[in-house]
Amino acid sequence: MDPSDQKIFTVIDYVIFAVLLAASMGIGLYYALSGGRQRTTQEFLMADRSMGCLPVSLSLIASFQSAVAIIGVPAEIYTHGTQYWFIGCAYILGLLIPAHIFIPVFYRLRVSSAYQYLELRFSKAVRICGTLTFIFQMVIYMGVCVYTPAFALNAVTGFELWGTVLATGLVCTLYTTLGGLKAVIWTDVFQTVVMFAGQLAVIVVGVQKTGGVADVWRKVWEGNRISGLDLNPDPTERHTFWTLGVGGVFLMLSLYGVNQAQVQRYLSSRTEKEAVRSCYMVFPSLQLALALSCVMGLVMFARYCGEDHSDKLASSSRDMVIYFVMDMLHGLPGLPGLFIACLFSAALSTISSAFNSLATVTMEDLIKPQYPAMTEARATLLSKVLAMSYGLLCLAMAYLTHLMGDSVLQVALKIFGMVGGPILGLFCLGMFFPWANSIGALVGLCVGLVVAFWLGIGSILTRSTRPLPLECSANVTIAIQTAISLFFSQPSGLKRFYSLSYMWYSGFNCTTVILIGLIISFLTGPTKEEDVMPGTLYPLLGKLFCFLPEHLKKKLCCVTPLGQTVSEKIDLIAKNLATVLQFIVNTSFIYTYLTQKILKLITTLHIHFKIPSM
Ligand SMILES: O=C(O)CCCC[C@@H]1SC[C@@H]2NC(=O)N[C@@H]21
Ligand code: NA
Repeated sequence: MDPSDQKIFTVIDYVIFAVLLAASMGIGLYYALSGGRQRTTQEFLMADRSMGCLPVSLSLIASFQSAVAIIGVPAEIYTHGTQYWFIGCAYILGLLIPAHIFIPVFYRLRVSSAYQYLELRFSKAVRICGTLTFIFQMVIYMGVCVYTPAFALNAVTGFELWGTVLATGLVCTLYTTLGGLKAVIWTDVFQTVVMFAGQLAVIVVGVQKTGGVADVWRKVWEGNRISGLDLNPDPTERHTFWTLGVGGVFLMLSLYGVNQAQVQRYLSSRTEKEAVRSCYMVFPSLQLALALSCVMGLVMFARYCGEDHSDKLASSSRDMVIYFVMDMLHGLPGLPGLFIACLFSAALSTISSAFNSLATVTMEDLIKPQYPAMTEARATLLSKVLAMSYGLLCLAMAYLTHLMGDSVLQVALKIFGMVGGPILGLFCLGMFFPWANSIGALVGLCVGLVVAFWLGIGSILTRSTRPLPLECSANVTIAIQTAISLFFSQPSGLKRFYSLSYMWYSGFNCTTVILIGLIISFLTGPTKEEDVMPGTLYPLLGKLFCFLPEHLKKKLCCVTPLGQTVSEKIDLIAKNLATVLQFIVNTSFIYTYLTQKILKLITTLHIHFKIPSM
């Protein structure tokens, strides 16, 4: 079946796609004309801090589940097997730590933007650098998100490319500009439902057309697509339990812990408990989203294993997914339209969240501090102009994506690792290390970004991933191929550095920022605990070493734990367990060596520079 010539989209499909755009516009208009009619920045940017945990939790998922995951994850499973599914293990600590560490700190400081924290803890310069880094990350990411669905559809179904990009961009800009955060959250809720429905439809029809569950399972099992638990500790191995389950935690923390798009949703909750609960509620839906996209990849493999499609449209694995969907759904009027709606719901919900968070930080972190006397009306108007201009900028970024590599999932995750990782490091430096000062934070961030881009660009230039063969039944070629690749692919020195798995970028860059930040802080005079703004520290070290006697703890982490009742005590113990587990897993594999180095350096610094004990 060659979808480009056959008529796939019936009138019903176009109607469904149009209904999706119209519904999103309707929600946007509703919030533009109801409530406070978006007249204050508190309402436009913070939804009046009145949101419940259900809409917030669905909106949290929608923010970083875009067409990139809908298309990229099935392509990943199709070419490399289900190893990627282990990223689900990272969701446990990747949501527990934001819920119990980052949300309380941000919520109690009553900030509107995550980067205000950086000024309270460090200085205005650190806040501006953090904001600019975030803007850089989200603008590129938005470009990938707008581009992916439009290009994939155009390549397979001839769906008008730039018309779609324009339609998506404009509709999204309009309802975000008109309805503010309330509209963005409620359209996210609607779009997440459409997203799940579209994926489910493809899976149900796909299994049925491939001969049923038993057949699908047999083919994927024999086709070597069900990956076992790969405990290989080699950090250059692309996907293992460690790179996904542990490296993935840092990726999750950079998104669900300190990314403005998510922090804004936590802060829009009516109480801190609601915010923490919404973070917990993300877990099951995120696992469902991951499962749906992985199963879709398995069904796709079962359908095409053994057949060679390189000749047809599917020049790349990205187009393969759309080709598979249209192959399954054509002839079922309405379902292709539902999947298009699913694709664009995933894209719209991410782009609108990005617009709104970009407008918020530009307003709160870059403009308001320069013009404190600005009236509320002008500030709100300016926020809307900003949302519009970011919309247009993102269309330009979409074109840039045209030039990026094939696997959009890898491109998106690399952006998060290269830019989100250092930002995560900056916040960890501020929250967990009382000694860190502004100079250390600034130098740490800059060095972290330079190393991140050196690593990221170096890896793109020397990259070669080996997809698994498409045979339906396991045979000897896989064993031979693996043996050969093991023998040849032991790179050394700089090449080994470039071949670090991209799933370790977040963790590696976060650690670089923390290490450099601490070293510079010690060299330029560490901050005293009493000089730090109360509420900006989280006594992580105090909790981690909670088994130490009191006087040692005071000396080491010099932060007195908060007064607490029995229930809070129990809550704290649960938290300690989570943080201690995370600490053990992390350090035992990668950072034990580095931690020893830091402690040795600190003691030598004390001896040589007679720094008073902290
Ligand atoms: O889908 C995207 O736009 C980006 C790719 C997924 C980003 C990460 S992967 C782990 C976490 N789970 C998600 O659904 N999104 C984030
Ligand atoms: Na989305």
